Amino acid sequence: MALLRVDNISKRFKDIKAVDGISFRVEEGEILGLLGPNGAGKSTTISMISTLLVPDSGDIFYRDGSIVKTPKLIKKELGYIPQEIALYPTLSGMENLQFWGRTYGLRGKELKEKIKEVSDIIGIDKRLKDKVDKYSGGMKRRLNIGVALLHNPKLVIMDEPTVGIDPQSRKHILDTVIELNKKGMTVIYTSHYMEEVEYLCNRICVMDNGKVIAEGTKEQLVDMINDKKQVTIKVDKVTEEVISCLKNTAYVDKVESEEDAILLTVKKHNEALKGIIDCFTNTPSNILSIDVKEPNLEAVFLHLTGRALRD
Ligand SMILES: Nc1ncnc2c1ncn2[C@@H]1O[C@H](COP(=O)(O)OP(=O)(O)OP(=O)(O)O)[C@@H](O)[C@H]1O
Repeated sequence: MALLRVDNISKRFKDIKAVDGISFRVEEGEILGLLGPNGAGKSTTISMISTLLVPDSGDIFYRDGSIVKTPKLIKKELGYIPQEIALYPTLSGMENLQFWGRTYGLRGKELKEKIKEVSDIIGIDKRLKDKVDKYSGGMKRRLNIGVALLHNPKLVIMDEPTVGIDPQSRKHILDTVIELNKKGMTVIYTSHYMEEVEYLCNRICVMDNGKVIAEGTKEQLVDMINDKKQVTIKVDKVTEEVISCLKNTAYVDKVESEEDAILLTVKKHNEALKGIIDCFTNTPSNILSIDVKEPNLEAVFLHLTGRALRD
């Protein structure tokens, strides 16, 4: 039995179909990644799993019970870490943990021990006496994670926990996810950073425009485009002429351009390279470098949608 089963859920906000009939399962003990660009529907999906939003249609089962009908089936076992910080800024880190711990019914020695355990995990024990409004963005995120762990959840859901924070806190959060998972927690981790999802997750659902467009292990997803390579061409200038030439070049499958780079998904790159370089002759666009890589999740996303997975 899957720990969680999302069955054909949809959610609309006026004329925006934020989530459009998606289904997936989360097995006990795994880290499942929801990967997709901004606006793909990740937050809306996990808000429905966290019972903060009710799906317009479809159902969600936790240990085979419908949490759309009976939200309390999941509530006690769920640690939900939203993107927005839910802390009291004028209280210290310790006071925040005490406050939230009490709302979970923890008292006395049990509360103290749990706070100690959680602050060891999030690694900010030395700053717990300071007021939260003196914390860096990364420390607030870490405390926010600590708050969600106080009641020993079985399933932890994190909504883009590393957006806009310093590299040190980011690394700490990624390590924390792995530690929590080793302790037996099941994790749903949403991100638009493919390297985080590649690093952390056993399985990945790739989302775009409210749909799950692919699902599998990293290896299974990359196998979808195994015979292809990702070619990144840095240029001083991108022109329409070059883009249109590349689109018509043999073995070039997908073309995506940025301000100073062109990303290609290419079938037989050895044979394709000459044609690719030829596109730049007699144009004002000059090649600064060419990089050929094995496909990764970024390339999978490009292959599936024709767009890059970016901010
Ligand atoms: N409360 C709301 N009211 C109206 N539209 C909403 C609301 N919440 C989300 N949306 C819209 O639904 C779509 C999906 O948003 P959602 O936040 O689920 O995406 P996301 O993948 O989590 O992206 P992000 O990383 O930017 O949060 C977007 O077009 C968004 O603007």
